[in-house]
Amino acid sequence: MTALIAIEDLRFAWPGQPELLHIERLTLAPGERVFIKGPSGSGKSTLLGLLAGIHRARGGLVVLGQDLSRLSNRARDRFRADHLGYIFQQFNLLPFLSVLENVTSALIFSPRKRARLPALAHQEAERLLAELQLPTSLWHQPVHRLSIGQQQRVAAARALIGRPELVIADEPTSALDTDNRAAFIELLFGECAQQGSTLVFVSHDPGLESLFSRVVSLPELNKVPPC
Ligand SMILES: Nc1ncnc2c1ncn2[C@@H]1O[C@H](COP(=O)(O)OP(=O)(O)OP(=O)(O)O)[C@@H](O)[C@H]1O
Repeated sequence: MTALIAIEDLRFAWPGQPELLHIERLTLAPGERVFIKGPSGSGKSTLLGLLAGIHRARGGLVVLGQDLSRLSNRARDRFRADHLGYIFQQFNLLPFLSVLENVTSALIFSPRKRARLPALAHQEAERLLAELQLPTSLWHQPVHRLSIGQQQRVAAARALIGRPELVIADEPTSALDTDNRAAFIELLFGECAQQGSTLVFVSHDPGLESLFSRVVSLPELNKVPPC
């Protein structure tokens, strides 16, 4: 089976800084769920940004058969819109658009995601929001009026709509209470399994690790050894 993500000798450093990431080899198959952990500052969010083509690696990273380092910025934007769903740590929602508009905004730049919808866009958005237990009274509200935990669920619905092959989640449960966390994880796993999506999930929550088929641990680089 073709790998969904193939990493070989991936190295990355921010300008003027020492090397942050060096991953010798990592291969993820379609449908795999991987949990990425590591101390604060070890480069977890940076790695997610590389996988999504937000940051550019010099080589060593192939996603869905595409060497992202060879794509122009525009082509990487297109690739991300068509094949990825991303739950950002800070959500990146559009504050004055409604909840439903935020969820369907993921479809605007991707005819491919629109073609993969099993129903009308607003119906699919409503289904996802209902699964995530977001009250219907909020669906037409501007998103800035929602609590942080509610906004996190809107961000998840936006990432899942259109059945992307790769779903990336950066600490997506940090603002959720126990009940909503369980509903969220259930929906995320259920949707990813149904559509065969690979899930790359960063979290500091050790209670979630056992739910994943793979765990990748990033070392704390440049750590000063104890005297
Ligand atoms: N855009 C950027 N430009 C320069 N340096 C950056 C940039 N983004 C992150 N860094 C640096 O890269 C390092 C790793 O940051 P990153 O956010 O990837 O870590 P992390 O493991 O996700 O941390 P946390 O668990 O605290 O979210 C940090 O030292 C950070 O300052």
